[in-house]
Amino acid sequence: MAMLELRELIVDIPGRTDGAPLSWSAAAGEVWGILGPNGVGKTSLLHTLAGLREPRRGEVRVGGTPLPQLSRRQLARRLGLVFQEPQDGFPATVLETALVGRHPWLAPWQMESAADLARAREALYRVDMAHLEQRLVTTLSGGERQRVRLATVLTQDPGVWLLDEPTNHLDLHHQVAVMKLIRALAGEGRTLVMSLHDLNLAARWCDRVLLLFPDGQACWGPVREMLVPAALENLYGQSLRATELDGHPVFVPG
Ligand SMILES: Nc1ncnc2c1ncn2[C@@H]1O[C@H](COP(=O)(O)OP(=O)(O)OP(=O)(O)O)[C@@H](O)[C@H]1O
Repeated sequence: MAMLELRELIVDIPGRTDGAPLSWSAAAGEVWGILGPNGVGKTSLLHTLAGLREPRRGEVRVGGTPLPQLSRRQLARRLGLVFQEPQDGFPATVLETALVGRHPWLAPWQMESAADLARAREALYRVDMAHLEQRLVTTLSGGERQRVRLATVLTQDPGVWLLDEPTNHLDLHHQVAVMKLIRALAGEGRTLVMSLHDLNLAARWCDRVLLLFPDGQACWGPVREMLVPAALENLYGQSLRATELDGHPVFVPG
């Protein structure tokens, strides 16, 4: 079954004419990469998928239900967001921030239980942030904040994850750790859709990619078929050289 589905969707990008309507879906267990040049609309598409911005036309369905029919709480149980946020957040600790992920599952009057706390701690451990649980988020580095965002959604435990450049700010080791985590979540049956700029991360870790072109066209399919130099040179307006390593394509600028 499609966990996330677009029907004839046109993303509302101010001042831009309609591109081709997008009808696309992602199933349980799939990792999708959204690729395209700066300003093409990757973040706008993710925000539309998340219900944070109205589409110009068409419909988004999560777990088969159209977005407008889901309450915020129902949506938060199904959909988790790892998006870039402004720097000056709420002055909460790392652990308190991860615990926010349990809120969609608690009644308004209900305190977090020991089980909720254990979940949040487990999530922080999975992103290598357990040692900083008492630190204020406002004091963290960019990469540490990014890992706390991931931990909060791990604590939330939705079926569908939307991630905007999840490896942003992360060093090489933590980039790989996060991609492994994403693969593990897909292995447990979740659906993960992320925007990415790094072709090699997409080639190594995604099952499928959605390519967004500046002329408003889009195409999608398995990594093997889509990530070929001719398509990517056209996408980015940049010549590329490709080779293969351990069965995965690798690209360097030509
Ligand atoms: N609220 C807004 N008002 C006006 N223009 C906007 C608004 N939000 C986004 N845009 C424009 O819409 C276009 C798409 O932006 P978006 O952030 O979705 O692109 P992107 O593909 O994620 O880019 P990048 O790779 O640089 O992160 C850009 O030209 C951007 O300037």
